[in-house]
Formats: sequence, structure tokens, C-alpha cells
Amino acid sequence: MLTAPTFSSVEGAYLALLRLTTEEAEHHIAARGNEAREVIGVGFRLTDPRQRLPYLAERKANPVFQFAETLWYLAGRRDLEMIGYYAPSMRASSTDGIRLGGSAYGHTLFSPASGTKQSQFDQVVELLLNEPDSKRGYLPVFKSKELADRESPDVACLAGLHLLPRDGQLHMVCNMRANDLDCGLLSDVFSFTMIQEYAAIQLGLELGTYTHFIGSAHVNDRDSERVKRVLDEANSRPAAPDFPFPAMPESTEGATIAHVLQHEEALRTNQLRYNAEHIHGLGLDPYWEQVVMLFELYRQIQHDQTAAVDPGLLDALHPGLRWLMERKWPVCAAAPDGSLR
Ligand SMILES: O=c1ccn([C@H]2C[C@H](O)[C@@H](COP(=O)(O)O)O2)c(=O)[nH]1
Repeated sequence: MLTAPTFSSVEGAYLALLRLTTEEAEHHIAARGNEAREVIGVGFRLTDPRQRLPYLAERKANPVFQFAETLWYLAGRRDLEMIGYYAPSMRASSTDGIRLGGSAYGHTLFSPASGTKQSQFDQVVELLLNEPDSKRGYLPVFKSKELADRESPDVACLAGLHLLPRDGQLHMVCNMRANDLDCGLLSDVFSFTMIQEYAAIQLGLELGTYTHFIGSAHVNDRDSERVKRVLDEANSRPAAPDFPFPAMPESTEGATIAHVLQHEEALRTNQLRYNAEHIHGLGLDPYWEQVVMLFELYRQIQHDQTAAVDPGLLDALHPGLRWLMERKWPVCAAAPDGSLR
């Protein structure tokens, strides 16, 4: 078979790549001081790109960051202020403490390029509405000018995203020059499949397959202990948790993203606090209400000195998101008096 191996969710692909790098690494590299085991030229296909979260207690995926990064991309942003609140480690990638560079993929994709009114994304959507069979719906992200600065801490790892409407479905092929399999892959696949689903809605198409190709697939040596624990968990658990991820509502458009981000900012800056009832009254689709609930829970974790988060919010959360929140932050798994439930 010459197409990439197929998986029904990102978790299967993630585990297969971790096993490959652990057992059959081709190279040992030390680029920019990061020692890593590497395999070159790998890929996989997801038949259901909505199944974009891994349910592995040892991995502790952070759904708050995943949605924050996706919205940051979809809004075409590159400010450190927003994304640094959810991922303090990204501060090190900014040269001026204000903006991100190559890794602000959304800025490249969703904000108008200089001298134009349309973003690359809007141009590709227009192209594909006119000629769905087109092979030109490519969104380049890595820029040749990034090669000029050898000291840059932030060079795009995403080479580009290719949108392919075929038989009523929107397929996407992603090309990455490099992917950190333990730290980068999961958040990249989450955000890129969200961009794919958003694009499918704008084109009036069903969601198709997602194919991911990587030039340098690697695991840093400093992460190898965690990778071992993740693989041990996957090998020893009786069954993988199964929490199907819902579809993005068809009403989703740029204004929806802007609306969710208004609430995001108010919560990030601790100007508002919500309970589940407030969130149900915001006029958002239940899908996007879930995202505001995640931001409110994160506000409680960051800004309130609380022994336990609001149990009403946890009860209103999608069971898969709740499962992840409880494993990521002990304060989400605590009873109101702070003891473990
Ligand atoms: O979206 C991203 C951005 C970065 N990385 C990882 C890949 C590399 O481990 C590192 C970038 O290092 P350089 O290749 O730029 O040295 O970050 C990803 O996996 N995904």
C-alpha cells in the first residue's frame, strides 16, 4: 500500500509513531542542542479527523490550550499575550516578547497578506468554490525568508496545508518539515483538523480524511521517560476510553470565532466569572459553550486560589473533556473541600 497507514483517531497514530521512534529510530540528532531519536519521511491518515484528542492519563493532554491555540490561529493572531497565558513555554519562542514568528500559523493563513485584502485561506476557499477538483488549494506556511535568520527561535514547522474537495467531502493533506512526536504532534493535529472542519463548513462540504506527512519525526531524549510511561499505559490498559468528539456546528463562521474570543479575553483577564447557567445564556451553540466552559475552568485554576473548581461546570462539560481536565489538573478532580473525589 502506498498511501499513508490509516487510523480512526489521533491516539492510534500518536502511539504508533512513538513506538516507531522508540524501537526503530533511524538517527540520533542534536539540532540546536536538542538530543533526539529520529525517523524521517513518515505519515498517517485519519479517517475521522474529529477524533483529535488522546485519552492517555500519562500524556495529560490539555484541551484548554488546544482550543485556545485553534481560536488564535482561526483569528489570524500572533500575539504572545493570548497564547502565552495558555502555554507559558511559548514565551521563549518570541524574540520581542510581544509576537510569535513562524509558529503563528494563523497569522500566515488567516490575516490578509501585505498588499492584498484577502487572506490566503479566503483565496483558497474562493478558488475551491469555483473549481472543487482543483489541485491548487495549497496554503503555504513555511517561508523561504525564514532561512535567512539562523538564530531564529521560531521557524515554522508547518510547510503547508492542502485542501482537496472530492466527492462532497473536504480532505486535507498536511506537510510538516519537523514534528516533535510527543510535544508538537498532538496540538498540531488538533488545530489543523479544526481548520479543516472550519474550511469544510465554509465550503458546504462534509468532513473528509486528514493526512499528515512529516520530514523529521522525532522524540527528544528528555521526553523519553514520559514516552515510555505513555506506551506502558497503552499496552496495559484493558480498553482505550472512548469519547466521540462532536461535529463543529454548520453555523460556525468568522463572527462565531470572534464571539468566543470576546469571552475568552474577559476570562483570561479575570474581568468576568461564569457558571454553567451564564454560559448557556451567551447565545452560542452548545459546541462553543463547551469551549467557554474550558476557559472559565482555566480562569478558576489560574486566578482563583480555589481548592476545587465549580462542580456545576464540570457536570456540564462533555465527558471526554472532563476526563482530560481531571487528569491534567488535580483541582478539577477534587471535592469542594479539596479532598480527592
Ligand atoms: O508546530 C510545531 C512547531 C514546532 N514543533 C517542534 C519540532 C521541533 O522539535 C521544534 C522546532 O525546532 P527546529 O526544527 O526549528 O530546530 O519544534 C512541532 O512539532 N510542531
